[in-house]
Amino acid sequence: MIPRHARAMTIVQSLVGLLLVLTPALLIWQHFGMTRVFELSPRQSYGATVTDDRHENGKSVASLVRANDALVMRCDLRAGYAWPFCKLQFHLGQDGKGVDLGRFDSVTFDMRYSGESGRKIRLHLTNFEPEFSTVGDWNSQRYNSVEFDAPAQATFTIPVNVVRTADWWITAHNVPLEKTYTRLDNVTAVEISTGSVPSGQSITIEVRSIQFRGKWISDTTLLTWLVGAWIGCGLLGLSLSLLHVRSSLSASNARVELLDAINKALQLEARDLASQAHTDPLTGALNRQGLREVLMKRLHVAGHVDEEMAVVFMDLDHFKRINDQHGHDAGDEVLRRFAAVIRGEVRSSDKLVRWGGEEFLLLCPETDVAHAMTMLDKLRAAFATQDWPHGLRITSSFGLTSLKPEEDIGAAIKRADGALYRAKANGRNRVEIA
Ligand SMILES: Nc1nc2c(ncn2[C@@H]2O[C@H](COP(=O)(O)OP(=O)(O)OP(=O)(O)O)[C@@H](O)[C@H]2O)c(=O)[nH]1
Repeated sequence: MIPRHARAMTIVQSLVGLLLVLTPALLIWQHFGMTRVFELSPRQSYGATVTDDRHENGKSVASLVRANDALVMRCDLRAGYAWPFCKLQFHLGQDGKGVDLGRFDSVTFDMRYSGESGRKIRLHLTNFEPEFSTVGDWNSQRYNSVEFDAPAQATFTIPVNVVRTADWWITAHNVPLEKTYTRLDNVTAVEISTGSVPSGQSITIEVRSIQFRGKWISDTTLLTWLVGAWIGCGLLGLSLSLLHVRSSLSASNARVELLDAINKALQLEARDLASQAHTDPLTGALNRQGLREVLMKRLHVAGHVDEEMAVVFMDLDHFKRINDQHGHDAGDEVLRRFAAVIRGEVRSSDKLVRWGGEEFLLLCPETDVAHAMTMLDKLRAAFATQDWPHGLRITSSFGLTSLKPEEDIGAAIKRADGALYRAKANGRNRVEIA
């Protein structure tokens, strides 16, 4: 099964791949295409009319001829009004509802101009804004305009941003400075007007089409989207990588913890095995290997102990009878309790060793013979009061000697063994000192 983070990473990689393809494709498309056009011509339904300066007490006369593929305005421009004019109007909306032309970048004209002197045209875009405009009052609409020389060729283009709000309109409506910008989001009329040319002449303006052109998505918007998408992808990839690092870290921590636990278990097991190798399984006393270990720690290389130590050899009395009369299991239980009683009476620094069968060796460091005798008397008393299996009475014989500093331990054990022999010979349940 594919891990979750690997699947997420694959998705991010696919997204990056998609963006790698989409980014240049969208930029090229935006640059060369993605164009939207709003056209004014005899072919569409926006009503076209002409008007002149006669309602301003002027004398110019405009007339409109509709041909199949053109609207022809004929203007007899006469002196009378201060700024004589004729104009061709396209009505884009009524009751304050117009068309948003602010999304277009340029205007392409297909028109012919003919006049006797001067070649100037004005483009007006009236924008209805409730803050300043009232329905029915033409002059209340923001008057955006530009005048330019009519080119000789029929088709030409001007940028939309050359159109400016007319000063007279700003003054007439006391427009605050911060609102004097060109606004074209609700254009109710597009007008082609005669420019500032001498009066007393006939002018013909033949309009085939006026096209407002723009991009469906502006380059700034597209770039913002693309940069946003790339940053999003990068952040997604980064967070996934961090998550991956975190999860691998916790997985490796878990592995380390598991190994640690196994290690500890193995150490415990090794310690158990080591202590098993040094301990008699029946009584828990040290075995001879255990004794060797203890001595190794205490002896010099030469085999001497540098302190006085009591060495006691002990042997249960008539132990064979117990086995014979009550069975081997009862004998085992007696041995177990025998060792337990001794351990309960001696110091923790004293070492009890099962020498073999029912023979035990007790090493009591820093103990002289007198103190050892006292300790063995206590021990014999404890045996006497102990609750033994089958109501038995258990006694032991002891051979005691003192290991002098620098003395060989083997010799001391031999001496204690001899003393034990004497204790047995002298009637058992007693201590003999060598
Ligand atoms: N149940 C049991 N018996 C053991 C064990 N090791 C040795 N024995 C027995 O202990 C007995 C020792 O007998 P003996 O050496 O004759 O000594 P004893 O009967 O104690 O007589 P004395 O030492 O002279 O008092 C033998 O019968 C062994 O089989 C053991 O681990 N468990």
